[in-house]
Amino acid sequence: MVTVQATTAQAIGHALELQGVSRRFGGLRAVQDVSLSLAPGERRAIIGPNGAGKTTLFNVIAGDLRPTSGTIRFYGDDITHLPPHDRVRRGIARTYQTPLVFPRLSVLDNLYLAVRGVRPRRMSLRRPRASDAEMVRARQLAEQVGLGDAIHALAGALAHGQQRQLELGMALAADPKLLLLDEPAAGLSPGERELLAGLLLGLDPGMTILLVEHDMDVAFRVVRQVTVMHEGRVIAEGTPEEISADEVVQQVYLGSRHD
Ligand SMILES: Nc1ncnc2c1ncn2[C@@H]1O[C@H](COP(=O)(O)OP(=O)(O)OP(=O)(O)O)[C@@H](O)[C@H]1O
Repeated sequence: MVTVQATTAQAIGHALELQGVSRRFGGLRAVQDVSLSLAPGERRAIIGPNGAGKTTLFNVIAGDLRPTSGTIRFYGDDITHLPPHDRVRRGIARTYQTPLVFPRLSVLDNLYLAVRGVRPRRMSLRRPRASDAEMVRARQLAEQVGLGDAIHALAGALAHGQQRQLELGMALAADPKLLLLDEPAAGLSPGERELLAGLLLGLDPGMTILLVEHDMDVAFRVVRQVTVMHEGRVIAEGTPEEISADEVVQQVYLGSRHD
């Protein structure tokens, strides 16, 4: 029995494992032969200059794009060809560069729907009561992402930073094992970035987080590992301190940004 457990633990040692993942758009190699692995609970950022292939790789991991070649494993299972909703069911949640919320619904209703969406039950025509377990969970999520005082506000009327908080809450409704964040700090004010970094640092330490981010301040505060991409390839991996001190990364990243 001990042997079986040990073997299983070894086999599923990585929360996420990419082997030789590539994605072409016609003749353009947007992602080239990328291999990386995340341990359970690891927090990692993918950074790189414009056009490096970060978003393409992110979409391949989320299942919104098919890789041209390569393998993606999630806790040991090959998910390379699974559609996005099957990945969600397995515990992968994602956010988008532009927050995806229902603008005409309240914060609470958005969260409630997210909770219902991930725990489908038989359909009911009655109005949900605030005591329903899903509604209680929705309120908890609102508190968790700092929107406890805004539950009745329309999502479309929220400030951009609050919409990001709401989208984070909606992603958390799935109790994901892997949270994929697509430029979570994009368009946020310094104060909103601070708030976001605090929220991300406060998440369950067992949750694996992979984020694509331009904002080094937020990314380097929240993650322990950084993967740097350039022209579709991984050119460096290391801690934020190692990456900050890497001259090649500085040249490639900063040089490209000033093109
Ligand atoms: N759907 C698509 N069709 C054709 N080319 C694409 C498509 N999506 C991305 N590309 C190209 O693939 C390359 C990588 O783009 P990608 O958006 O993944 O880079 P990125 O690192 O996320 O850049 P940014 O930081 O600017 O968002 C770019 O040359 C881009 O023009």
